[in-house]
Amino acid sequence: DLFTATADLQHMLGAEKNIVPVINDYIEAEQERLEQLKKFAEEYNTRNAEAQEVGTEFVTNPINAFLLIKRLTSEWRQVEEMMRNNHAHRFIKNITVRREENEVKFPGEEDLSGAAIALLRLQDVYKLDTHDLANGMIRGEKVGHKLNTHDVFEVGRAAYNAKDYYHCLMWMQEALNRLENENPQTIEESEILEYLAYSLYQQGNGNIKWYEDRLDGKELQGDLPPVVNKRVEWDGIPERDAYESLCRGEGKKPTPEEQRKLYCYYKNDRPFLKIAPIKVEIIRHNPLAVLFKQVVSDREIAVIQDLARPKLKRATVQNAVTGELEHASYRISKSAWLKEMESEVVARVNRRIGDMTNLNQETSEDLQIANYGLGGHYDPHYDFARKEETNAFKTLGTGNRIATVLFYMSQPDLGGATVFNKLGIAFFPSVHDALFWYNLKRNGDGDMRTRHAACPVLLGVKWVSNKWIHERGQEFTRPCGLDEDVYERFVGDLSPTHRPI
Ligand SMILES: O=C(O)CCC(=O)C(=O)O
Ligand SMILES: [Fe+2]
Repeated sequence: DLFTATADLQHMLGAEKNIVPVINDYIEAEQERLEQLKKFAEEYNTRNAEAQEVGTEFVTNPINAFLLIKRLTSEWRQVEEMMRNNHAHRFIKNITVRREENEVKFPGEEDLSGAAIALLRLQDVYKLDTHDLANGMIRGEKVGHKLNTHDVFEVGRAAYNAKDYYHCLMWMQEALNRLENENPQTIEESEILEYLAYSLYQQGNGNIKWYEDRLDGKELQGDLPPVVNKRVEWDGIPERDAYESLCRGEGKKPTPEEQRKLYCYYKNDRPFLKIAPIKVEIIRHNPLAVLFKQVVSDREIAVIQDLARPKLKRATVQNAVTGELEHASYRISKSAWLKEMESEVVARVNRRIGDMTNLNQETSEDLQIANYGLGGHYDPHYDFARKEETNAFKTLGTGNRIATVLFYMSQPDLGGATVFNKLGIAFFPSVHDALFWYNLKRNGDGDMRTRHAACPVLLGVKWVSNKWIHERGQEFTRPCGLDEDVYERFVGDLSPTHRPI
């Protein structure tokens, strides 16, 4: 699956470029072959014309009779041979071999449907109109090519195959509208109508007959009756609408009262920070969320991306029951883990995380790098393991994930916000910065308010890097207490409080 990371999609452009000379070489070879066939035709023509001129006498001559028969037997076999000797096979084989030699990844059916489904996800989350999207328009701007009817049909078909009749209906309807003005047409109307009729039926419409009549070429009785097309529920996740509106940037803005309590400060409470303090921006209180400003450089980002690129694998999620890792459509990105030993840059970033958070890094997980692909996202989740997830992090033996640091290593052009579903806030990635929050309360319980998600990337590229910091080793850096209601006023607050800030 190549659609799950933009890094792979960029690679694919190279593969597409390689196709051009192969097609051109093939055309050349074919042209030569057709030229030869043409010569044969001409020869047949001249000889036949000569014979016709002589008249029936011509074949009474044994030599001429022999030659005529030869032209229609052995020579004709040659022509047949030449007609059949199409070079396609050789060229197709050639390109496959070359692809394997260079390890060029080529997309398959699942990439095509994955890319189509990604479009549908973006359409829902960002409220994009089918017609605009099919015209290459996003938010009123032309960002890509116009789709032809076949392209539009293909998106609808992917929806259909995913049993998503809601989107199938929208896209097939668009295909039908598009077909009317298309010349030459890229698909048969009947194909579209069949999908339309079935998804109409699935969506509970009584007007299939209209389409069936049209399919049968009958005279149509008036316009299409209004169509019912309800979006299906998001299985068991009722927070969908709120989540999507957060992604669109319609989240709560802090009140003036709250705004006044938000401030920036220089963090210099560690030896190294005396010479290079870190700028911290408090984004919200209780629970505390901060943004560390300008904590990773362009060069560090480039090195980390280069190290991660060859290791990127489709992200997995832990099954809550079995503890097994598996692929899931609710998390679409590719990720890689980087160990400290791999590069001085990784080691340096890890040291910096210690200085940023004041938390012991000995029990932290390796640095995770993630690259989101087409419509890449991560549905609402907690970073910590819930009580029922008894198998999570067991093998690590370092306890639960006490805190998360999320570096933004690129800035998507549109979309891709990190949103906190319960808190109703969204952060749009700002490159070089890192978001930080505590996942656990002081008494070790998971803080349910930290539920968060990565919104689908609408335009551009999203790279992030996570550091998950664990409980063990934090006895002095974030001592536990019985009180679950206390909150930190700043990063590394050793005497958290109840008192309003
Ligand atoms: O990419 C983001 O904005 C959030 C990622 C995240 O929550 C995770 O990887 O656990
Ligand atoms: Fe997360």
